[in-house]
Amino acid sequence: MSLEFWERCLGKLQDEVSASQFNTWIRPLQAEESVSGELCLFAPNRFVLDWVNNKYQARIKELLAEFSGENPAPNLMLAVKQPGFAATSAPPPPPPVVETKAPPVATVENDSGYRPGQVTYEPVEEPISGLEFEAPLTLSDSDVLLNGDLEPYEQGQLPLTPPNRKVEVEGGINHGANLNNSFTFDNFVEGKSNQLAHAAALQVAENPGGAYNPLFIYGGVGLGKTHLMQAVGTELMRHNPNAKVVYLHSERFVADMVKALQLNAINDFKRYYRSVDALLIDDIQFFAGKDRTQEEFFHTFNALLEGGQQMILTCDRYPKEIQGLEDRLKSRFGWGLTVAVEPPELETRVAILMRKAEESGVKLSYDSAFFIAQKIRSNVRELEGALKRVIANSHFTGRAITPDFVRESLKDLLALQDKLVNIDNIQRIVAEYYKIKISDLLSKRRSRSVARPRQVAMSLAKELTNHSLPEIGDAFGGRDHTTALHAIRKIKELQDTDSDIREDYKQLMRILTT
Ligand SMILES: Nc1ncnc2c1ncn2[C@@H]1O[C@H](COP(=O)(O)OP(=O)(O)OP(=O)(O)O)[C@@H](O)[C@H]1O
Repeated sequence: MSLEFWERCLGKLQDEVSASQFNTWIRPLQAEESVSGELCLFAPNRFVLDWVNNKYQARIKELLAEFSGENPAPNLMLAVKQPGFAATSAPPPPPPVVETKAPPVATVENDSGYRPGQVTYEPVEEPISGLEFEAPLTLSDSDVLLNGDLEPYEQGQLPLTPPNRKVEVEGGINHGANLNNSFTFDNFVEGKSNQLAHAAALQVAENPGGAYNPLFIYGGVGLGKTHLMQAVGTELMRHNPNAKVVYLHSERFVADMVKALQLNAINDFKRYYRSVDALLIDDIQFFAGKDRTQEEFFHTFNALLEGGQQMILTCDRYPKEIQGLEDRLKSRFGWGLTVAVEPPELETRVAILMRKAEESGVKLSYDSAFFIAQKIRSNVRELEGALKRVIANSHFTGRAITPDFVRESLKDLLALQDKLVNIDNIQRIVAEYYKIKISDLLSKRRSRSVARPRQVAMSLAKELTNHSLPEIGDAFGGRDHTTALHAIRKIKELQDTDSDIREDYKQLMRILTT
């Protein structure tokens, strides 16, 4: 019965709040009825849970009371249930249940007292013997991964060449914030695909070391993870130029550790990393398979968490899916808040292009931006690359940027893209993904196990290629264009109502466009 009331609640809330609010906070809630008949709403993470508790819980209760005719309203439970990143991910752990009768969840837990504006860097005085390695100081080959592009170390120094700030630490370690000041919240374009990550990052910038520690941002390449992470760092530094905010790529952490071991300066290394106010580590997937590094990071992580110092980590996948990463780290990464960034949808791509053009002092018409956004769907980095090319061409030729000019400027790129994403490729990838044969996709078989992948493949063909409906129908075993149209409509509808299809479609788009 309570599920029925929830359905009616949903209808009402949809009318009352904006579409983006509804999609971000209300739609992700999964409703279930407990054995005793109470309504349980599961949020995908703590951030959504807190938000719903603070902003919507009272209204939901009012509506439940109204629809059930009971006053006070029937019992309502709100809890977190974290989904996996991919369709293949492991089942989530049992959700920690939060009683909604408690006052709205405060946004600060385990508050260390650290606030931007208050922190000044003090070298750590405490003896660090308690932080010594349990394991002997040896490196496995896998830990040594100095990339060609990392600068060679000065004798007696660890790397990190800070562009905007320096902190001297005894023992010759010379580090700094290493932040790129051009990544700010101001120039980050918010859209459905990154709304949650953006809101979470803002929250962390306002309240570092609070409830969302660590903040774990994951998603495909070039989608703004580094930008958001650095925007938090930049904001923390803006509030307090003395805050010790350290941004680094995970390879750098590994390199620092290796060097510290070689130079017998591991205590300085430990002291340094444990003395930061905020530690921002990019592309944490590079820790995979590096046991010694993971061991050290594990201790650093614990020390920072205990000290209430903020950590932000980015990764190209959901923590549980990082192969070669210790389970204890995987689980710790999920202790704070895990948020995804998705490839931006068309409108956001257009908005990003217009913003980037404006930043470059170039006037870009909506039509031209729309043309580029329609063609380049993979990620923002590619989008920026295409725009730069158009702008450079326009500078060289002195011609105005119009959709025709854009088509001409991006001719090679688009031809290459058409070659990579064509109906054959789509059929191959979809067949592999669903573990069926390509011939099944083209066959007359109508069983669900074949018909659904076929509909998904047709939708992808429509979205990713320039083929017409009759061409798409024809390519799938000589079907009619109305069949293709039906398939596309069906998948669009299912994406709103069926989370499996939504995930499958997203994954396939990712595979095909990156
Ligand atoms: N929403 C956005 N608004 C404005 N710029 C964006 C947005 N998303 C990404 N960008 C820009 O796209 C480029 C790539 O973003 P970024 O480096 O943050 O990606 P990433 O997700 O960290 O990728 P990778 O995993 O490859 O490191 C940057 O120049 C960034 O400023």
